Amino acid sequence: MTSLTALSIASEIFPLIKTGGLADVTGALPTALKPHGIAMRTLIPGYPAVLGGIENPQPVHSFTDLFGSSARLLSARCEELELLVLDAPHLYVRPGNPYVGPDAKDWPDNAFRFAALAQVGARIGQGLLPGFVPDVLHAHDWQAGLLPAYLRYSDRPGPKSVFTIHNLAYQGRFERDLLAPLGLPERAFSLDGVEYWGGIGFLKAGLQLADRITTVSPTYAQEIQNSEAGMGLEGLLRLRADCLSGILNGVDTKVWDPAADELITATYDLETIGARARNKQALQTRFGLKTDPGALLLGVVSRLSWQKGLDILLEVLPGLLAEGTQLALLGSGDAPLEEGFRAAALAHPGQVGAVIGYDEALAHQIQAGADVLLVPSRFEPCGLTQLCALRYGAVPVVARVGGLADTVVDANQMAIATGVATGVQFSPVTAEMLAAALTKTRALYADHTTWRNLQINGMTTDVSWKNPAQHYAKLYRELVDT
Ligand SMILES: Nc1ncnc2c1ncn2[C@@H]1O[C@H](COP(=O)(O)OP(=O)(O)O[C@H]2O[C@H](CO)[C@@H](O)[C@H](O)[C@H]2O)[C@@H](O)[C@H]1O
Repeated sequence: MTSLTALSIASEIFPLIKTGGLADVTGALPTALKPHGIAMRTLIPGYPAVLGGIENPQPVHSFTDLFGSSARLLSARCEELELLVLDAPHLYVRPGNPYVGPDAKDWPDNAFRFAALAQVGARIGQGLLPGFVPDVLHAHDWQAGLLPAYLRYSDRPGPKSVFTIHNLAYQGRFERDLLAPLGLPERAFSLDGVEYWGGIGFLKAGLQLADRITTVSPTYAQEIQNSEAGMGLEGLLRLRADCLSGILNGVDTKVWDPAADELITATYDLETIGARARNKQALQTRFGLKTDPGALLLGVVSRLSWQKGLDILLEVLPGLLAEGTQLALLGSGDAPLEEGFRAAALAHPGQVGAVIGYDEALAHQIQAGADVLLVPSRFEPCGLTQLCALRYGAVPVVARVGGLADTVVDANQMAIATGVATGVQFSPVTAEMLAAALTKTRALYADHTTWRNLQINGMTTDVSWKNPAQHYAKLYRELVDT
């Protein structure tokens, strides 16, 4: 096995900076690739949380003018991760989250903030750092989408690139006038370049110009070639179907391990699964729910956005409550959804609990204590919470879309009979079908043996990075060999 070096380019990485699943993936992939002889470093923006969390930063390059001011590249570590941090205070040192300011509006200079990331990634590929010339560049989501464009419209040779779609809904489209300020030549503004609906499309550029495109499940890779899920990019994705593949995500099984999780009340494994009852009780107490061991307790851990379909959960809530079901929801995002769940919790104390915010520990406690983990997404490239749920014995009830369809085995009669069922799927994503799926779930829950089998099947499913890492390693090797 020959060893390879790779540079991953992303706007988030766990545990330093995370707004969603992207960070989990970029944080886990480098370690998962090591056994395959791939040494991966990650280029990330020097947000305050990153600069404050890295170990042993060493300057390895200086830029006199990176889109408006000087900047440095720092080599650093964070636990097992090898990082290159783009220390550009004029672009990244500000309050708020990576993409929006405290007023919840996009930072007005986002085009430059993320073009800088992509451009520096491309330049590292072209030999900016003599001691580290990666064999492959792996760019993630729209924030790194211009990377293949910077490679393509440059005179210098560079390595092959992979572009991964974690979410097609965020496309990074900016005005045409920015072409020259972004350092792109006029010829880049074409249908087979960065042009997108009359502007510059960062995601589109990645999809158009990368050597290979991946997304995070085989089903999503198919879905996005059709108008329903393609979000305007289906034509391009169909044209590039030969270069497009779906590789399922995994979860970090050290971070998500019910047998050794320090964030939960009682640890457990397959033999001691009964101990989940203590976690359920603790969760009910934490959310102000009636501590009834027999009540079906639904858990949700999610960004609150249209994608996640949780407005539909609000619609079916009255029916669920009439049946005695409980809900513990952790999430943050769109104001109307936050308000809806807050109001539901106020109106139904003891039966509905909502924590609006971001809380890593509570996410673990929900996985360990809820009977069901509900994911009613309208679209879902892969989804990570249902993978954690499988590992923790919380039975996933999911929409049959994208990676949810690929990772949960629906408890239909055949799957139950053959002992492979792990959860419940429903389709289409409507209030009626969600209500029907939860009625079916209640019936399964009432049958102790069947329910325990669902939990055990889930807990023995391999949700680790082992398989996905093999696929990425193979992909990188193919690229290097071509
Ligand atoms: N309030 C909260 N408190 C604590 N933790 C919270 C939280 N809200 C969410 N999380 C955590 O954030 C992560 C969310 O990841 P997901 O993959 O489920 O969705 P997301 O849409 O962000 O990711 C996108 O990218 C990933 C990665 O490829 C794809 O799996 C997915 O389909 C795609 O939409 C999980 O680790 C979850 O536990």
